Amino acid sequence: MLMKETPSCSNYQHITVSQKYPPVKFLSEKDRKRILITGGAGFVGSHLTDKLMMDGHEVTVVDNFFTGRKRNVEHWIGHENFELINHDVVEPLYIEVDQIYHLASPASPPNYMYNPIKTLKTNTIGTLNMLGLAKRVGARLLLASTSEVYGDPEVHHQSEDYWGHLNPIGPRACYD
Ligand SMILES: O=c1ccn([C@@H]2O[C@H](COP(=O)(O)OP(=O)(O)O[C@H]3OC[C@@H](O)[C@H](O)[C@H]3O)[C@@H](O)[C@H]2O)c(=O)[nH]1
Repeated sequence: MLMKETPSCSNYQHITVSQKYPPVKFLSEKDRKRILITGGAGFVGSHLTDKLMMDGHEVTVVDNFFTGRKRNVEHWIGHENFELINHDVVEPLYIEVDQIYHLASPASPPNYMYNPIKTLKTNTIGTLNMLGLAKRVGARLLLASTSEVYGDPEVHHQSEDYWGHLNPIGPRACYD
């Protein structure tokens, strides 16, 4: 149950809004983590948000809505364990968290080629900002990379020790 206050002329009117959320497990304070998901309004991020919320964690989604949509996470808006922040990871972020899933990046070629310099900034400065945050608060960070880091690979599947076959001045270079 959510109480909302809406201004009506000179005084405030109390409206009670019934809000149903997907079922959420209860976790004790010891087990409950504060988790930041950058790009959390995107495809991968919003499904990860659902999983971690339903597991009982506190989830903060940070997204600049370049390709992600608020509707992907709207079913959590107002839940006490959930926060949605409209923020570009290229700017520093000062919050307290235990874990960071860094997924904020334009993921498909038309999107990452739309503004290659901005893509470069997101994937460098944005990642640097998240690493800085992780270091400052002692959080663990997971960076969702891309198969593009292998360029046009000569071997399939690529193992962890394969260095790739990259064109640093090619059209995909801003994302590699
Ligand atoms: O500068 C940016 C660019 C993008 N984003 C957000 O990042 C999210 C990316 O999600 P998309 O649905 O476009 O893409 P995906 O979920 O498929 O990408 C996922 O897999 C591939 C990885 O390279 C991506 O980092 C990961 O998010 C979007 O919500 C988008 O708005 C930012 O928050 N900041």
